[in-house]
Amino acid sequence: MNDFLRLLALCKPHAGMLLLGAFLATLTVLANVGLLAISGWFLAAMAAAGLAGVQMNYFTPAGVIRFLAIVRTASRYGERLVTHNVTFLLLSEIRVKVFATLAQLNNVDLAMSRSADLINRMQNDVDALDKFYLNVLLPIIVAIFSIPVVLLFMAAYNTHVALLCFTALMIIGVILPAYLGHRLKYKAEIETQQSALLRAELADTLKGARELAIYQAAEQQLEHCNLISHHYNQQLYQRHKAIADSNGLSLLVVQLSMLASVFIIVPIVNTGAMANVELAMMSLFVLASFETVLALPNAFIQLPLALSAAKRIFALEDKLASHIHDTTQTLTKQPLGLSLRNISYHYDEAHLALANINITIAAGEKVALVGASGSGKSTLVNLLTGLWPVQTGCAELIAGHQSVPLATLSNDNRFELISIVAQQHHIFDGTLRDNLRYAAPSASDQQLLKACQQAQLGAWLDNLEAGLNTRLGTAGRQLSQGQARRVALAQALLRDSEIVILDEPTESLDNRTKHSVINTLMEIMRTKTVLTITHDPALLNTMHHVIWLERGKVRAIAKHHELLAEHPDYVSLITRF
Ligand SMILES: Nc1ncnc2c1ncn2[C@@H]1O[C@H](COP(=O)(O)OP(=O)(O)OP(=O)(O)O)[C@@H](O)[C@H]1O
Repeated sequence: MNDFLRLLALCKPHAGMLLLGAFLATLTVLANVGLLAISGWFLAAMAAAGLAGVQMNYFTPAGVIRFLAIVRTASRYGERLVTHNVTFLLLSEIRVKVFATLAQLNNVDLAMSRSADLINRMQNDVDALDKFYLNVLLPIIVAIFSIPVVLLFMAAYNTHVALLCFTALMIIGVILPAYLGHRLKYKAEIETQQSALLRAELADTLKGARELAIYQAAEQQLEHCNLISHHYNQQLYQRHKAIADSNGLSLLVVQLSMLASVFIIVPIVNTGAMANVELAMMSLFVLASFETVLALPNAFIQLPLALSAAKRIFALEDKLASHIHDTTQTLTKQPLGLSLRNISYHYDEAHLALANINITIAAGEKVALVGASGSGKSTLVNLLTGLWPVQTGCAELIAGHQSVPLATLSNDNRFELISIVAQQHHIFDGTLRDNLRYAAPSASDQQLLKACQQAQLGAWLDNLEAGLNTRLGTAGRQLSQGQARRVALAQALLRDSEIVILDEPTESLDNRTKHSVINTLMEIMRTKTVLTITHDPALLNTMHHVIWLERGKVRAIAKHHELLAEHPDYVSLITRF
């Protein structure tokens, strides 16, 4: 119900257009009912007049029929125009909102989600909401307004037929939808989840096609996908069966009602209390009156689907709302240090990834982070940069004598002050210039070229015919790992942030390039605060000190040569890499 109300609230800004659409839809239904009833009467009256050889005024009923036909066509056209326009407007607004939510979600949530699932929420779940207004709200509003009008007119002719019709309308418009809604409520949720899972698995399969081929595991993976597809198809089958059942049942009720109305009216006509031409009118009137409710069973089949899609979209918004904190401070560019106090972090309850970490990096210091695989280096960097919110303890920036918790800074402000060159840095499918401009949108070509030179991309760039216009391919596939790493470095240099975090910046570089990169980095970042994950002795030697992590704890903080001298296991750790 909550999701239903939240969906209604989304429609609120367009209430005027939505009501206009509902009015036009109601008018279409009423014009159609009137058209059928009057046509029935007119045909019967003409036939009776012809048989009796009497004259009758056929201009007026023919005029009314034409008028109703025009009203029906015009209102149907207007209704389609208005309802679809407002629906697509709503969907585009919701899609923008979902995208904005995703953009603001912190990286922990994104890291824990499958990208195909997020795309699914952005695309399919949003598309599924078109059903909410068109297939759910509209038929309900039409039924509420048109049923009383139809029944009142019918009761004016015969109350028994009106009562019969009321009962049948309630069966098709209330009892059947309520039953279907109840029966399909949980199934819709499963169907939406299965559809999202299938897409995510297929996307994963395509991404991992090379590995599947190498391990000859493609068949096994396809079987796995087929199984999910089979479960999804079962859900689809059940929904479509419910639709077919409800259509069949509705049709049966309509036909039986028409037949019953004939049984009621014929004796009345026989007594002479009703003209015989009214028999045709009443039976067609009864038949047409069901147009007011025929869309309702489908509405209640679609409602759970729309609600389960809405639930997944609202879940993202709720997640964001639970993270939103007051960004009370703004720091200007200035020499900044970093500090972690009493930081512990766990991904699952069972074990701590970081335990009681206390680290201070003064402004301008160059610090290395070393540790075996799984010791918690990436987790620590993510907390230090505010990419992931802290669970216990405090992560702060130090500006002079002032300590500013990262959580009190906006994302934009934080990333203005801190640049990150991650190990798996994403390269967008665009030109080198496009990629560099993500980091510095207003940088001139000269600035871009200078950053490339500083990141030791100069020689490579000189050989590129298209220069900055060279396309880098999807996820930078046209680059070697070392080149991709240096493009990331050039981006960080363009940012000119006070704090620079580097994750294995010299990995995948040949010795000569490595030394050039280290020398240039140290020169350019003379005044910056630098934290780098590295096990490269050449880089470690240039650091003020080294933080050595072991199983989520700080084992030691000292200079590289001191650690080498005092800890044989540090020596074996460094030589292992
Ligand atoms: N998303 C995650 N979910 C659950 N556990 C995780 C997740 N990411 C990391 N961990 C666990 O947290 C611990 C620290 O991982 P982390 O990635 O920080 O180590 P690391 O030192 O950076 O490792 P590496 O050098 O291999 O990248 C490990 O035990 C790891 O298994």
